[in-house]
Amino acid sequence: EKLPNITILATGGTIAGSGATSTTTVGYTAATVGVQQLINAVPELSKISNVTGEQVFQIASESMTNEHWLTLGKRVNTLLAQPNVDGIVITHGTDTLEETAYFLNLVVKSRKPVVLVGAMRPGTALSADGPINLYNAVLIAGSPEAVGKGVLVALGDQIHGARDVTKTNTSTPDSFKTPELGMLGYVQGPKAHFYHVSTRKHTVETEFDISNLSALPQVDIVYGYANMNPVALNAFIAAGAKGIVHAGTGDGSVAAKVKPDLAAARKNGTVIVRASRVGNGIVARNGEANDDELDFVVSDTLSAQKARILLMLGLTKTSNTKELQRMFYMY
Ligand SMILES: NC(=O)CC[C@H](N)C(=O)O
Repeated sequence: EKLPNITILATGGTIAGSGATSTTTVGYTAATVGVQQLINAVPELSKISNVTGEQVFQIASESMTNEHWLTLGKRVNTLLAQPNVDGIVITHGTDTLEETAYFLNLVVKSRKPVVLVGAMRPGTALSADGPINLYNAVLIAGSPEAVGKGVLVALGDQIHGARDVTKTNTSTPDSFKTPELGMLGYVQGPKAHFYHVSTRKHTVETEFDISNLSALPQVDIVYGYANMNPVALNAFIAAGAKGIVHAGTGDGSVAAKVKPDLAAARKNGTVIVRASRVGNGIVARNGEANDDELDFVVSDTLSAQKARILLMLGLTKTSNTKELQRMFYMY
């Protein structure tokens, strides 16, 4: 039987991290180990695939930028266009893994599997989770069942969809979850078992094309809280933000002290997306604000950090708020 050809693109993170002792699970250094060493640590990979490693970046994922995303997205598209590449695994720090996954979910132009994988413990720790997570990710990337399901995330023997997965715990190994909307499946056997698919459009079904982009429009996030003031919002706008995601309290509510400045920002051309800091549930149009009158867009169920990504990509196509709202209900 012919084994699938999987390319592992390494970007850093804890999965490539090392600590001083086997009990060092905090205070270790992320992004120290190279891709070939990650592959060598899991000789079982050669039984399920022909793996090739490529070091794309070597960073902690909190330092991921729009430019990193464009570089990574273009590399993924180039590789997947080659007939001798069957799937891609991306090793990544966990702090922004869900953001990179959602970005790729919107810009990858292939039905071939793309699987992001990280670890909550560095490779030097007792019960390091990186090697089994990497094995699972390669297994998923080589599975016919994973084709056409959008960008996937593999941690803790689970398969998650890029749109809805999130890091839910600062440090425990079971941190990655898809609360409420549900993960897609498990790895067991060893085999990828799928039970759910996302109904939202992704990859080849999207209208986004990064092949000629060298930058993305500036979009920033302002966080809602009691006693909130508009200082951060106005600073982002003064710094040139083309879009603002308001991570509102509760159901996406906006403080009375902030609403006039948000409305003024929209009048001056900045696109405003109302999201919620809660992380679950729908932000309803014309619910906590009269979005029709204020010409705001709502995030639907997207977290603020993922709404930022969709708004950036949306703004590469249009600044029409009706069109942007359509995208938030589509992707
Ligand atoms: N568990 C992790 O991967 C976190 C390490 C680091 N902060 C990162 O996101 O790259």
